[in-house]
Amino acid sequence: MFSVSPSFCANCGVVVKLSKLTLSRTFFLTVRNSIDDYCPNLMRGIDYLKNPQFNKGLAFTMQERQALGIQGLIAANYKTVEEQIAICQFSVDRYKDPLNKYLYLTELQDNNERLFYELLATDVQKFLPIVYTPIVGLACQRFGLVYRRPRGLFITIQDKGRVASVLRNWPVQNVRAIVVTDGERILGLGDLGAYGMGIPVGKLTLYTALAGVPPAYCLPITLDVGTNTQHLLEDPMYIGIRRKRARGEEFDSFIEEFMRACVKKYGQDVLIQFEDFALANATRLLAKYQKHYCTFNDDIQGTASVIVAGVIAATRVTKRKISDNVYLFLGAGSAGVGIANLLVDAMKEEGVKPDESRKKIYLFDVDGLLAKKRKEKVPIHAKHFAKDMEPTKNFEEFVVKVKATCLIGVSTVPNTFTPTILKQMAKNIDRPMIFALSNPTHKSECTAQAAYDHTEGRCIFASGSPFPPVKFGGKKYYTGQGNNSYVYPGIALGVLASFAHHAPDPLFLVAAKTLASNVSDEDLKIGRIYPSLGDIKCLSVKIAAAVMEEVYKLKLASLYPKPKDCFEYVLDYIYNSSYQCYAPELKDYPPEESGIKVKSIKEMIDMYKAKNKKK
Ligand SMILES: NC(=O)C1=CN([C@@H]2O[C@H](COP(=O)(O)OP(=O)(O)OC[C@H]3O[C@@H](n4cnc5c(N)ncnc54)[C@H](O)[C@@H]3O)[C@@H](O)[C@H]2O)C=CC1
Ligand SMILES: CC(=O)C(=O)O
Ligand SMILES: [Mg+2]
Repeated sequence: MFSVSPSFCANCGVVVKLSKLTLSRTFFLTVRNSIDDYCPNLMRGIDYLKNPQFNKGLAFTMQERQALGIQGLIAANYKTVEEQIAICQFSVDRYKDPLNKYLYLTELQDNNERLFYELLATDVQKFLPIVYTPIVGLACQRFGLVYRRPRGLFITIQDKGRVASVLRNWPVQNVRAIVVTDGERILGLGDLGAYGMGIPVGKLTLYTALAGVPPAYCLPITLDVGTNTQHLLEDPMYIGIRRKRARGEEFDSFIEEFMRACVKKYGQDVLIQFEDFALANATRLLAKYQKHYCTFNDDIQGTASVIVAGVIAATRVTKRKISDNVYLFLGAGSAGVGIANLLVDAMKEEGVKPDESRKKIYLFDVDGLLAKKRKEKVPIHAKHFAKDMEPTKNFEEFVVKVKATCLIGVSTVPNTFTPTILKQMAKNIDRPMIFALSNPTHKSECTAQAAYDHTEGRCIFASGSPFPPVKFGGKKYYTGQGNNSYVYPGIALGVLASFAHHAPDPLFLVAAKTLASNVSDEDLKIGRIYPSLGDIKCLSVKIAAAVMEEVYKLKLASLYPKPKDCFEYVLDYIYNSSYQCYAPELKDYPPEESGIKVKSIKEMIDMYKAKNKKK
């Protein structure tokens, strides 16, 4: 029971000495009053309620309330986590306005992090659309209203020359993953400037909710370099700097300083995920930094991985190989060309040479077909897909001309997969693939229902944001979400767990294959080419383990010796959102219970409703 061994403070990394009690580290941190030497940053009393990592609300046991000095600071009643979850579920359901649901969950995350993640885990399908697309899109558009308590770091172009010192202000030392945006292409909503912060916050929430990356490892960053959206510059609620976007050398040297500062502060294996940069910067920055930092671009590589996974899974329905298809893209930006490139890699594994596979892939952008002879320049990142064909802007005619079998929409323009186009797809092939990937929902190239209606129910459909079940021919179909959220949390987990120092393209192909191999026959039967979200954490661990294997194969790991079993290793690594125990049981207190015995969460809510009705 007594010892004087040194230990590290989990809170600030300072070495502290245990002088009397040898208990679990968490407990040690909580009983600072009973030890002689302690970390100066240790918390007391009310701090436990204010710190979302430690707060348990009414789930603090009586002995914890005593030991931590919080007795009386919270109401007397004790609630189990199940009861707390029930109250949260009930509260979320009470809000009709989706933005209020988002706000409720954000506040919960800011108050009681573990309860937030426990709640999300009860129904990922239900909560994902709130903390992520589509509702996060709405939250970004109204971020001036949503913005309350700091979550994530804003580094502005005015901080140039001082980026490292701003980074030092982040209170957590052991950051391992950063999601960064400059807010210029937020989903399909365009340039939202500093309002884009909702995206790195949402993306990192999914690191934890879908893959169990410890939240303390995660740092959301918005690089506020201005905005070119006039109405934001004039918006009195706008939270960013009011200037036009920095471009050219000013922008590039700022990013360079940022990248260097991150590595200096958090080490060479800090993972930096680029998110929602506009096309001109996204591909350029990826090319510039990919080989020098542990970095990836989610819109380019993550999206590619999830769509290639969908295409692989669909081969089981269509009985066509990946290389048997004719791919036609609407949109040739970050996502479009990222997907096209990974399709080429996937076809290589079927024995098709890149020059041959590129012939099966056609891309349109805002200026029409990527054709060598067209008058508008073919963007440099997509040059290798430009065709020796007559230029055209007529997408509809082109669907007929090349007999497309797979349509991929990444254009940000809604309803561009018209009924005529969808009908033509059904004429081209018995099981056409339709990916309407633009986010949020109202930007989708077509709805799930439209895709089924206009292809006689024969299509294989996936969308970037979720659609309700489709009714067709007396049957219900549950279409899947072709969204990078299926893979990037698992990929990140694998990279972090192996302490990889780079995150190159092969990791994304491995993730695609792992995801595809986890699609069950039942999924396919109900119209889904992605697995159920119910199993997403397990899936992320599988993806992470496969990514780890690839990391070792490519000699990119820093963790040695290599774990014997990567799956087991990752399982051990992930965050457990259950409440921690901060104090042992006290004999002289009655056992914790809320006082009213309920058998289930539903029973508790029914009781609450019945009581309120009577009033
Ligand atoms: N489902 C998912 O996981 C993902 C979805 N996306 C969505 O895809 C969309 C595009 O994203 P990025 O490729 O990063 O954007 P981007 O800005 O890099 O590319 C957009 C492309 O669409 C083209 N385009 C614009 N208007 C068009 C029109 N009327 N007709 C044909 N092409 C047109 C542009 O020329 C450009 O090639 C966004 O809505 C985004 O939310 C992006 C990444 C992941
Ligand atoms: C899903 C995503 O990353 C996007 O729409 O940008
Ligand atoms: Mg994105």
